[in-house]
Amino acid sequence: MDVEQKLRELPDWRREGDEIRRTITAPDFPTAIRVVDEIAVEAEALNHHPDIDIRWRTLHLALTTHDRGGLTELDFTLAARIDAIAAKHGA
Ligand SMILES: C[C@H](O)[C@H](O)[C@H]1CNC2=NC(N)=NC(=O)C2=N1
Repeated sequence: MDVEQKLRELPDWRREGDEIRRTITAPDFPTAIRVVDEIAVEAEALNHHPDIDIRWRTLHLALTTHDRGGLTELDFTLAARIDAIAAKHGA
């Protein structure tokens, strides 16, 4: 997998070591929690779970595949789904 190419397709994500990270700022706290709730549905569907740090209406997300010791397609699949959820909520 070409990580650099994947990152070009997901400009809101940046690589930090073995992870990709993005920050989402929602319009308000309840919306931020709804975004987390919808991410949880996708995470369960993929059996792939982000680290999520909730700070009022700002979410810090990190993805990696611990099982494989680094980034895999699953990280980028979930990242794209997270982007769609964020966009839907104006975040
Ligand atoms: C046993 C279970 O399949 C694993 O723990 C899964 C669950 N969700 C996961 N999520 C993420 N982000 N990385 C993993 O390696 C991972 N592993």
